[in-house]
Amino acid sequence: MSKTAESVWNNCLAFIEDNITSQAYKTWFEPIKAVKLTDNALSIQVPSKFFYEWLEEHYVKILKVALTKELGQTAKLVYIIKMENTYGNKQPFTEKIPSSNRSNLQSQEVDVPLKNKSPELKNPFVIPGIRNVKIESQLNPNYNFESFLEGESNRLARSAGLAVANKPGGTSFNPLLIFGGVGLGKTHLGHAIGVDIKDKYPEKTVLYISAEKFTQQYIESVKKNNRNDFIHFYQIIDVLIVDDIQLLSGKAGTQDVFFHIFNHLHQNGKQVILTSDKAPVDMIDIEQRLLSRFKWGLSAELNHPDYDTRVAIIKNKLYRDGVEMPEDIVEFLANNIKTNIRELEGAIISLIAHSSFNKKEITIDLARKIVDNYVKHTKREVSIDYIQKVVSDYFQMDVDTLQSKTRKRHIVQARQLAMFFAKKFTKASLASIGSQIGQRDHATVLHACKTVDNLSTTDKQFRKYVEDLNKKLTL
Ligand SMILES: Nc1ncnc2c1ncn2[C@@H]1O[C@H](COP(=O)(O)OP(=O)(O)OP(=O)(O)O)[C@@H](O)[C@H]1O
Repeated sequence: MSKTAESVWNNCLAFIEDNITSQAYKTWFEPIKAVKLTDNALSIQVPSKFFYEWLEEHYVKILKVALTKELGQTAKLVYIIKMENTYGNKQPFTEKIPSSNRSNLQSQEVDVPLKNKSPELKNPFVIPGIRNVKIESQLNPNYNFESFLEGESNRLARSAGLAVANKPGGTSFNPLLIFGGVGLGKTHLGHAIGVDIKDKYPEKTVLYISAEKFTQQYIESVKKNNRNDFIHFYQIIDVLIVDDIQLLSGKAGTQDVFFHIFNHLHQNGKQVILTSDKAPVDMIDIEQRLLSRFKWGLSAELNHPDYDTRVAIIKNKLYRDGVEMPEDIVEFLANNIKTNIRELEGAIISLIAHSSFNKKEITIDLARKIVDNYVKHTKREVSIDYIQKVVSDYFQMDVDTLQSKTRKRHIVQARQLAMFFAKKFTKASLASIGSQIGQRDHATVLHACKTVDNLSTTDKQFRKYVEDLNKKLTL
């Protein structure tokens, strides 16, 4: 029987499968398609350029052995890269690349020029029509390490940030993922790392961007049909800092494009720094392949600052603003605003403003009034027990029923709502929410959150439940 591309490739695959781990086989070989066989040259189609680079880097030897077994010493391997095309009607196009000489497999010329590749790199930060290849780092110099006070709550993240700034791309903290609750300094620390790198390595291209802006730029590039330019632009950055990466949740296109950029940068020893308001394990609607990359480096948490750090932050702020404040007021503020540094700073600013506009001394009474305002407006931490109680009362059942194993629809829905609100209003992980609401696992909670999201958009009655409960829990 004569050989076909498929039969040759299937034999190669059988050999490769026996010689590498099943995970690697699944990831790197299952997506490949054999396309044609001519003159002892087997063409295989791979999903992306990154994929091709990875195969060449890691599996070229085994590919060579497998192919030589099938086609003899003169075997050639040609990669056909399916370029994901921009949105719209154009046909996907391909780029053919011969396997490298490193493999001693014989190579052939690249025969398809990249039609869509423009000769000039497009900078998505630049307004169309204005040519500017200089990349502004978008860093805020006031957010530096000096102004980021160290405490127990941020020691790991701050030290990792310093290590990364000393050797960008050269530590195992790549990516460095900084995560923590609202107003705890994620953005500040992200900038500080970038600012420090710029001081130490002025030649490096550093770019800070919020995930929101990144998404807008990506959408814009799709509209303008220059998605590849967008990708190429980000691939030349040495240090990429992306703030609030959890905002990519549910945005499949942006996640895909970020995946390619991330892989390219990581592969080339470039540094990636990400911030998020949750740990990777608690991110919802982010593709598994991205989540697993987020976990490659170090995930460092910013916790609530302890009392001493809060006092130090207040004093530092007062010192920088040239304001004096009695010690008992500093202590009062530190004792009463504990979970959000932005609010702590806001209270200080209000206090100073009130006292200077009204020409009043800063007194403990004034401080109390202002803190009352702040604390009232602060989202109250609710416990999972409290959420279960509110949800059960609302549906007129007891907490044991809500937690029971029954599949009765109204009970399942109540349980799912409790899980959804526990995710929304507490910092507990999915696993811990599951174990507190009827001994369920992490996947069940994830499913519950998605179901509630879906039902609230499709079912009017259900949306009312969500709104009512939301009100009760935020009173
Ligand atoms: N360790 C610290 N030392 C001094 N100031 C700090 C520290 N941590 C945070 N801040 C200040 O607290 C404010 C809030 O910080 P930042 O904006 O970085 O928080 P965030 O975690 O990114 O918040 P969000 O979740 O809203 O994005 C900033 O003004 C920042 O300078």
